Amino acid sequence: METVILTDPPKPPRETVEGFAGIGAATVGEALGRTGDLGSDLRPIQTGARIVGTAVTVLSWPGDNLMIHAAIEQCGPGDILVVVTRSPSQHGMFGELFATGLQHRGVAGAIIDAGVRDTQELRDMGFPVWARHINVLGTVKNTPGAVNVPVVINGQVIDAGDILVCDDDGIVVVPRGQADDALAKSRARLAKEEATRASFLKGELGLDRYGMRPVLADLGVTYRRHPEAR
Ligand SMILES: O=C([O-])CC(=O)C(=O)O
Ligand SMILES: [Mg+2]
Repeated sequence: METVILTDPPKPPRETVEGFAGIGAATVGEALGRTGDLGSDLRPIQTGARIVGTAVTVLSWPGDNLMIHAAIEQCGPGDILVVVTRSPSQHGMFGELFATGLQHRGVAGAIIDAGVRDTQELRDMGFPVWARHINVLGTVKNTPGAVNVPVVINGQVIDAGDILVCDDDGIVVVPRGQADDALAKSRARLAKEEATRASFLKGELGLDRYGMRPVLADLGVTYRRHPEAR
């Protein structure tokens, strides 16, 4: 691993990033063909937070948050900090002091593939965090790592400047090179969901709307009146 801090990574235009605001992570994930999600085991420590931003990535030694300190300086308005450790870590790598520094720089939130602590304070200060673990155990600050290099969470690559769509359901990564296409597809998916909602509100059934009755029949699923039906 190269121990490097990459500065000024490319980012999609701000309007493109902000275009994802108000579109749910699940909708974006569907629009991307059910790709890009970081899986179910990074959980929000709060409820009701919805943020969109560009990734500043950190690759840290487990139990050592030196590189998070280095990464703060690389963060600015609209960014989201993403911390990954070189091997699994349950340490409380991140807490309210880091969040205070990030919030001061206009950072939207943080994704920590390790442990976080000070969760009550993080919620009170309105700094949204998604994390794999919550843990009081502290860290040291003396092992090098990297900032703004590609990192991987649950098989999904996140590069610096990629767009992150985060809400109560989880996180979806939009690779920065696909941002415009992904936004168009996400808007189309949103419109489709709106049309489906309107149809369901009229009493229509998914079975008919999605043409699934013939599929059930093809699969040999039959109907029979319940033997105790009245
Ligand atoms: O300082 C640390 O090591 C992590 C933490 O608790 C904080 O950011 O408040
Ligand atoms: Mg703390």
